[in-house]
Amino acid sequence: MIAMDFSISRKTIFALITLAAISFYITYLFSSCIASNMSKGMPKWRHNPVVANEIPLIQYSTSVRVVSLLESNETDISPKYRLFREQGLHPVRQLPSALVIGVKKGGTRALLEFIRIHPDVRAAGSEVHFFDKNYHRGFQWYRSHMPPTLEGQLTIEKTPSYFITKEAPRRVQMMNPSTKLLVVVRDPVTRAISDYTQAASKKPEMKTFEEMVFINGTVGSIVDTSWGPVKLGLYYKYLTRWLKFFPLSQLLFISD
Ligand SMILES: Nc1ncnc2c1ncn2[C@@H]1O[C@H](COP(=O)(O)OS(=O)(=O)O)[C@@H](OP(=O)(O)O)[C@H]1O
Repeated sequence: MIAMDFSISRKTIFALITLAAISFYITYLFSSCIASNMSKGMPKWRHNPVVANEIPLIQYSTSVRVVSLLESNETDISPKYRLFREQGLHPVRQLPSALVIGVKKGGTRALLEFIRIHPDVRAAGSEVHFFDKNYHRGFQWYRSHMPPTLEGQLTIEKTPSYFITKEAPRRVQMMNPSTKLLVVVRDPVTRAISDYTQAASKKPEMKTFEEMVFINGTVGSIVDTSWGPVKLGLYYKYLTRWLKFFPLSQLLFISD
């Protein structure tokens, strides 16, 4: 009895395997037929996917544009200046002809705000940091950050870190050797305190001014001239660099 049951079971298994093989073959034929019909309706590129580095360069190449450094004929199309255009006036963005190059915490913001009250002066709203951090973006980028001006108006920008940036004098000279440079100077001690106070307000765990300003933090010992806020007050050191590229007559010093 047991032997007979076993023989039936083997036959059933054989039949099931055969059935499964046949159904697998039919499914395969059916799906490959659908796939071939779908691919007939698809555009050719689907068969030849483009690998990123094989994209024909000609599609993306750009022509070289010569950027005018001193002025542009590009009209500002902003609706804000519609009234000007209606009057035949065309405000254009120009590279600055004067820069407030420093010094940090010297009162540079106040100076810029006073100067820009004059109707013939227009200033970039915020520090553009072109000659230190953004030089790689190019003069076209720099000019796009300037306010549109009318003929006769002067463009001015202030970024106090230009004064201590090693490459800045050469870069500014390359833009325009007649650039006027404004330097607000302040007593180096009060300037250093102002600089420190600003940094400490952002970092409450910072050491005290006295601990930072003296070598080894010993009050009354030698002043650490390598400490940023003190070092920046050594105006002559940075000024020497600027004077290699600009005559003194192009620099204006403002104090107090
Ligand atoms: N009119 C005027 N005269 C003199 N000093 C003035 C003036 N206006 C602002 N200040 C003081 O200048 C300090 C800020 O300087 P900056 O605008 O150059 O700062 S920054 O470098 O742009 O962060 C900052 O100094 P502290 O207050 O000592 O931090 C300002 O108070």
